[in-house]
Amino acid sequence: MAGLAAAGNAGSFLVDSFPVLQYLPSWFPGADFKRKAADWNLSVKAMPHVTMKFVHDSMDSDTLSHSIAYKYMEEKSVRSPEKEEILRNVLATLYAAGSDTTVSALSSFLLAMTQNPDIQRKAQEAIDDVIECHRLPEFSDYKSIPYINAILKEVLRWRAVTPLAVPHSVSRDDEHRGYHIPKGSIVVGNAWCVSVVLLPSRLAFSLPIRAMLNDISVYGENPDVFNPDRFLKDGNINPDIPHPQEAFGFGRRICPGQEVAEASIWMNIASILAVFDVTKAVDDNGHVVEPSGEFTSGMLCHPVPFECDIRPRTMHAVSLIQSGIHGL
Ligand code: HEM
Repeated sequence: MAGLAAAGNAGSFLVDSFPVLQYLPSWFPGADFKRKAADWNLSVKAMPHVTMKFVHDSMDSDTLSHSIAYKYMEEKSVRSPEKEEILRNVLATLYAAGSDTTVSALSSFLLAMTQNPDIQRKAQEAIDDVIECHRLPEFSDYKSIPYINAILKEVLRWRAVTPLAVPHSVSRDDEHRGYHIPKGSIVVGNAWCVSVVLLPSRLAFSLPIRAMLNDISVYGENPDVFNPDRFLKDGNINPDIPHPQEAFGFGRRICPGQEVAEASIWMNIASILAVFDVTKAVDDNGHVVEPSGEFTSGMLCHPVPFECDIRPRTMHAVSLIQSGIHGL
């Protein structure tokens, strides 16, 4: 995952702009990109096997939970080496594409809650009104708690997980706003603030167009401020404010896991707020520890590690957490 984050952006390494460098031997001074690539390649090749081993080990210990792997393994009649190879690669792809991305969004959510106690309190009241503290949230509550849906949207908008998505290549000559884009150019969609970075003949330049997830004409003032209310009108989701779709990339290679991602992030947000209070940490001297609010850069952005305090809201919340764990 670290390799993906480091190498995923076009232009991260000089060889992206000067492909001839790929022919350097890996021992050549300055060719450490080749050694890094070889190292990351080992992990990429191992990933499908490690994932499949986990599936087989879970089957042996009778702990394989309901999942894509479970469904396939159950259907013994359709099993074949070829299908098992497909399953291996599908599982590895889903893991690679779906794990760190979802973790990043949830880390941003925890940061936002740490920094915005009023928003957290409002969200907890909205959840309590619906589930009356009797149970953990369920997907059937989705439409009944618009404020949680607004928090999910704002998490995706506020700090895009992959601000530059994945570089795309133009398959034929194209034109955009009078600019000729030759076949083979690398085009980078910038979800943060739309610009098109072109690498014709591998030389990059960027055309700023307009702010996207930070567009004040779409999402309102102060786009840097975490504010779920920008998605709401009269307590309901405002249909006039677009879903922060650009967080999931562009064109026909747009993220196919978007619905899974949003469902799992929604469930995490709702469940955490139903039973936990997230507050700023206090150090040994009794001083409140302020999170820096900074993010890492690269293809995949995470909040810089920060301290926070996560505690059950009540004793009843403790029993709900325990019943949730036992129900897994
Ligand atoms: C917050 C969570 C997620 C974010 C922000 C995200 C974002 C993205 C982005 C920006 C791309 C590149 C799209 C492009 O080329 O323009 C992508 C591709 C992809 N995502 Fe996600 N993703 C998330 C979660 C997931 C999950 C949970 C899965 C699977 C269950 C998944 C599976 C994939 C796959 C397979 C691709 C490659 C698609 C292709 O190249 O054709 N993603 N994602």
